[in-house]
Amino acid sequence: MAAVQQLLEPVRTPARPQSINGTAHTMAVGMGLPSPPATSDITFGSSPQGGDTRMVIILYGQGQDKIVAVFAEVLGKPYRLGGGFKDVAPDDKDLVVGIPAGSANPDISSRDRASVVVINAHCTSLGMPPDVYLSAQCDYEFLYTETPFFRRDLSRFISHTLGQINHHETLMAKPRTYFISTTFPDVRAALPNIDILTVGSDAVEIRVDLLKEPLSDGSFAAIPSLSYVGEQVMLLRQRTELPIIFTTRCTKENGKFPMDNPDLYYEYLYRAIQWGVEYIDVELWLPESIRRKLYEQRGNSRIMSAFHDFSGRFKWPSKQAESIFLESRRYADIIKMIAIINDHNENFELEYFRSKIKAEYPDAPPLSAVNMGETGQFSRTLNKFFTPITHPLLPIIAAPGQLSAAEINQALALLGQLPKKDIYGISSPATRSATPQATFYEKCFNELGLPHHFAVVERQLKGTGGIESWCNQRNFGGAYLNPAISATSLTASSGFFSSLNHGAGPVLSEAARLIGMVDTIVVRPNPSGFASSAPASVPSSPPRHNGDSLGPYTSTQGGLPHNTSLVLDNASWKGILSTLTRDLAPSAYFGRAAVVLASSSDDAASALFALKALKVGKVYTVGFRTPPALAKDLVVEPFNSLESLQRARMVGADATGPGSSGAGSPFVVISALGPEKGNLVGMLVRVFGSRGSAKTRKVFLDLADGPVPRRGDPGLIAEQSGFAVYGAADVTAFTTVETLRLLVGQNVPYSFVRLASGRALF
Ligand SMILES: O=C1C[C@@](O)(C(=O)O)C[C@@H](O)[C@@H]1O
Repeated sequence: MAAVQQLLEPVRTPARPQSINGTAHTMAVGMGLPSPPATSDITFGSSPQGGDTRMVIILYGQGQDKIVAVFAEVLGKPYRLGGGFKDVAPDDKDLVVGIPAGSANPDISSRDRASVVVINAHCTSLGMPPDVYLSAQCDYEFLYTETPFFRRDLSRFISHTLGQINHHETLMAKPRTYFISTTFPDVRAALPNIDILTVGSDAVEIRVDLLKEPLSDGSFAAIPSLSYVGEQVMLLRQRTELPIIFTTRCTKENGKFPMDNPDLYYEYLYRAIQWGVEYIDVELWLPESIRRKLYEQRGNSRIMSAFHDFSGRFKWPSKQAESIFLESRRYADIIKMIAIINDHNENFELEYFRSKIKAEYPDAPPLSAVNMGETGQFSRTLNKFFTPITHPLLPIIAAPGQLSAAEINQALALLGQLPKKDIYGISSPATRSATPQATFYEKCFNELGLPHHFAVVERQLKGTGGIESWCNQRNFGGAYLNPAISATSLTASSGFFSSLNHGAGPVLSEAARLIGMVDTIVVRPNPSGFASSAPASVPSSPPRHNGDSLGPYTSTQGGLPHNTSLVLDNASWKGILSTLTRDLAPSAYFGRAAVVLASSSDDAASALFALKALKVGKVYTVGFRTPPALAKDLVVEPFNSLESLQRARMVGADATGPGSSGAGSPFVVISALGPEKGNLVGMLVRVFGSRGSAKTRKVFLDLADGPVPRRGDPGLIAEQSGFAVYGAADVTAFTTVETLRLLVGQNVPYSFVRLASGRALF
């Protein structure tokens, strides 16, 4: 009881956990770059969806029944093993049902497709390709290796195929997107460098036609077999979190795939949909029947219609160009048109085509159009949607004239389209760790070819003093705040912030508004040009710079330009969401109970928001009062006695629900309490740990853990009590990914953040 009582006592606010405050993010939007997603895009819109609710049937190979349990755990459902399709009853609706692949053949084709979704799970480590008939008949096919087993890959595969996450929506909201065209004959060669290769990319293209499958006689297959291609896709997906683009480029369009049998394209491209590949490149020359079929059968994958002209006679201002566009859009989610040109002016003709198409067909799918060759390189800097890029570490470029992300950014900077900005990490004396963060951001900017300058600066411990003096600068490009600061105090105590938007104050993203805490300040172009009405002066004495020097600013440098505005945002919740869904599909959280421990609502708010996005059931709280805005649509119950704790523990204890550990008792515990409250956190995870024969691991996220686990750490206790444990470093890295997206509009993979920031993560 003492421990619970302790909960109820007013607690002194400890330093905010590094992780939740977004320890190390920052950057700013290049003013000439299109703005990052508008505030209205930063909503639950691209957050987890309910998705496909059909019963999930897993076909498994001999001795591989374990995979059924893993699928069930990732989805957060109970499972059972059945003998065949005939055994499956309507009562199994909410289960994952495993059927041995060997018994599936007779009935798989006559299954009720409206009520069941069939996934052929095939382990490639056993050396045999999947059964050809089952591969063709199933809805999806999951290829995996037994050791190492990449749980992340399964979670991503299932979240995508069942429609619980939507990569495309997220990418559509970005102002600029790039995809890297990998050209390796064997993706294994790319894997050691995949983190660095994909910095700045939003998707990775696998050029299937360039893969070279070695044969036993030392030669290579004319066309890589489906089983070889499947394994290559699996290997790539195990190592990158980026969406994959599956391309079988034909011989006429600079590829190696033969054109004599269009059905072969269907076979490969449809299989890629079954493998859960996010983007399928479908060439426009293919018969309409094939394009239509692929479009209709695409599930949650997206079709990129592709047209290339190498003749040198293609003209953008022509009826032909328009009719190609119109034909492409019939069966496409993205339209790609690429041509060889002869004259630099044709780049401008392409831009005219782009704007004409946009004006005349506003509802058409987005257009990715560039010109090839050196003459066409300029167009690669102007295309904003799905620009194909290369990287110096690739063996060859995929098309003449391709540029890297760094080259494109450097070109934009030279052309005045990406002016140099000053980006700040605003820390407080309590969270000072300037040098490593500065190094990390410099590394990122360098890798991305961005001209910006980053500096860690220190604000006063109390109040918002000093922040406005960094923001109200001509070259201000954005900032992260660590610790985060309350949105109300930021605006209330600052004449600058409250004067923005003609006195309406700065724009708040939905997340920042509901969470109430700001950890990112984003600069956006403001077309109306009157965003900032603040005087172009520095309101207080020049702030102290921490280690890194930008030089003192004075009012002569001018204030925030009038054609820009500031958006106050929160990136931490996304970091928490990504951490929670790294090894589990969102559905694993739907409707399940959670516990959040924190010593103030400020510390808990990002976690609560993430849990809300994950549609959890009840949230038990410890140590803080949930703000009304956040409590809306959440069922919140504060723990205020041992009895309430005991009740929560017993809810659904007799259920045969997920993991048989009581579906109602808390499934996820998130703590933002510092080490001084470690005993309490440890006690709670012990209380809520999986009991008896529980098959499912619950989730524990410690937002305040240290880099090295100590004796009695809640994380260690949680591990012993059957939890999968995540910590501050995971959240910080995912939050950094989000902050970079918000501030510079560029994607830096999680794995790169982990790698480039060192083990201790800043
Ligand atoms: O379609 C494209 C674009 C591309 O051809 C280019 O020009 O960069 C490169 C190809 O790999 C990709 O599939």
